[in-house]
Amino acid sequence: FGAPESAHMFEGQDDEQPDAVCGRDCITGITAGIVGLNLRTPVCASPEFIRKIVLPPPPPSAQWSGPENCVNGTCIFSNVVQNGGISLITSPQHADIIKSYDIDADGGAYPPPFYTEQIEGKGIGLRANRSIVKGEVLMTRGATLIAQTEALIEWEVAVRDTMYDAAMARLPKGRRDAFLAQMGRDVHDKINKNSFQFFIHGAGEERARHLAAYPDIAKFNHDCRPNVHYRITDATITTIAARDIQRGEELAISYTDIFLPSKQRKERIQNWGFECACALCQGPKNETIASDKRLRRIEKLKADLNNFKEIKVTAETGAEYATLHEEEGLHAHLGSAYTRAALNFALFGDEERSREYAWRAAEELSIEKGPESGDAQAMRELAENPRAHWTWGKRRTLKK
Ligand SMILES: C[S@@+](CC[C@H](N)C(=O)[O-])C[C@H]1O[C@@H](n2cnc3c(N)ncnc32)[C@H](O)[C@@H]1O
Repeated sequence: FGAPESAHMFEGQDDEQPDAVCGRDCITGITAGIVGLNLRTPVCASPEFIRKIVLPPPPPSAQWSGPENCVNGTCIFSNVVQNGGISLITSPQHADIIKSYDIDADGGAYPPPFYTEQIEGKGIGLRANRSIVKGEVLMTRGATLIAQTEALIEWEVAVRDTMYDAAMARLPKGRRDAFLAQMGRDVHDKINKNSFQFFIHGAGEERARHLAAYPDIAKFNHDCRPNVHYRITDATITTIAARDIQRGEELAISYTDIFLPSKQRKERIQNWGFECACALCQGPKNETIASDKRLRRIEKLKADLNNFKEIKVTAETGAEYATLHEEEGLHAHLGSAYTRAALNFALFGDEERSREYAWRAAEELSIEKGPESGDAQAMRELAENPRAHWTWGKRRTLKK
């Protein structure tokens, strides 16, 4: 047994001669070797069975089920292999786009530079177990559940809950358990309290808004001055250290717009259903007042820097704008601050300072949006040759 021809035959070449001893329907030594079996005598099996064990399984992207359970054009789609299991509640058009995504399986720093623990006043959270360097990727995760927001809003509760049940039933047990372990009374409440909003472009903007569940990422608590930045690309979420982090610090992201003044931030957080217990919100009143003052100045300078009808700024205004971001601890937003500073120096024809801030912007944007992002690339181009940039000297000319 074990002639090479027999192995060849099992790879689907039906025109070959049957094996002399037990015909086509057997596994012999060589084929057994391919699939890791140690056989002395042939084992008879159907060609179907043999194909299944000899040929590699179809890729995860081919293993989608659905549309099922459709209600007004929104259906359930699921894949138990992709990313360890994912369910979608969306339209067939949006599902097709999600299916084309290269959803990343679990990744990030290993071993994880953090542990889970109860954090006073916040429930569970993540804490650094070693010092973490700015720019380190902490976790990448693919979504467990993606749901079209408009559908969830429009449906009656009973319909919505039936769809949730169907979506949950199609997840492998481990993925379902991780989803259900999130904070919240029921599936709807868990989605509300833990999901991330993102937009699926390419199937009309009207119903592009979706919510995605990433149970591991939902363990990050909120902080108004977060040390962790996140971005969602093609349904994969990436969390990155926004600054150097010391061992023992809590790792936190922001759930809301961190440029809002403290009162409005607190109101938004209350709409999420909790009182913010972050250091800034719980800190001394004078720090909140100083922070609000910086935020107002940032807003004013932003409007001035964006004003191209009249010149209300000097070459240094962009640098002041960036410094305020640093002082305010807006680490996850330094990319856009340095970008504005670099462009403003270019507008005033200051080559050296434009280069300096463009490099800083490129570095920050590589962290915030990814090294290959268009924004990071644009800043690298500006840094290489400010004089060739379309902004070069434009404000200087206007001033004259
Ligand atoms: C996405 S979960 C984060 C993980 C959560 N702490 C847990 O125990 O599962 C969001 C919930 O965590 C709590 N939380 C997050 N950030 C907080 C903060 N800054 N202050 C107080 N509670 C917070 C709130 O109860 C909020 O609804």
